[in-house]
Amino acid sequence: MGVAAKIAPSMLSSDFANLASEAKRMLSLGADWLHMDIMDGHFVPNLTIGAPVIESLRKHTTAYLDCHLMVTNPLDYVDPMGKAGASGFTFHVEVSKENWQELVQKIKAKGMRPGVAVKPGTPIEEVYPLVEGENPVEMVLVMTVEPGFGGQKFMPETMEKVQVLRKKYPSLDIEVDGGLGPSTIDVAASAGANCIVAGSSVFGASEPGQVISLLRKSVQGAQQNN
Ligand SMILES: O=C(CO)[C@@H](O)[C@H](O)COP(=O)(O)O
Ligand SMILES: [Fe+2]
Repeated sequence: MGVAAKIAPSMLSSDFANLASEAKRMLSLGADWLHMDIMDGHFVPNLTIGAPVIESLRKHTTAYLDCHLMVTNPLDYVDPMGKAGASGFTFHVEVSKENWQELVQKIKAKGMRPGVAVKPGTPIEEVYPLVEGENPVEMVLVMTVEPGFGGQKFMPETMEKVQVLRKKYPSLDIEVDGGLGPSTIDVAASAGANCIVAGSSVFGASEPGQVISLLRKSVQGAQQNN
């Protein structure tokens, strides 16, 4: 028995003009979480959604909103995201070296679950203090593509980080994000990932529910083999 599998469709690949119905469709097809990509056009060269959209979506669902903040100043987003009804708040380690303790404390005070994300080129050792501290983060998101856009190719070289993390922290939530789908899930699952973000592979499928259940089975199967 391992940590619970969480399948999180990335709403970045959904039809934003119909976000509430897209979210409900994913949940009815078996999604555990909804992954929400917040980008500021500065930390990454793309601009997506922010707290006002989270607040609007929250009126339509009680689901866990797994918010991934690709922003240069995550601290500025804690209050608005908390008020908007975000569930998880995952910030990037690359922009929080100086203030992660304050960030984690404020995220928790707002009733959200803190997570830390690492870009493909960032050494995984950088998250250890955040996982081991007195006031730890509750999830590590290992980026499996360069952050910024959906629909990119999975980078298998990032799996070493997942393996190292899983060995070190058997009960930690480890999320992978980018390029995950039927052809890449098995390597991520056997490396030890249990939270799976999938955008284009789910929204682009003719049967998205089948992809969601395949992702879950792969995570559960890998855990049984370990
Ligand atoms: O954070 C990001 C991209 O920066 C992701 O959440 C993507 O939106 C995942 O999309 P796919 O790679 O699964 O299409
Ligand atoms: Fe993401």
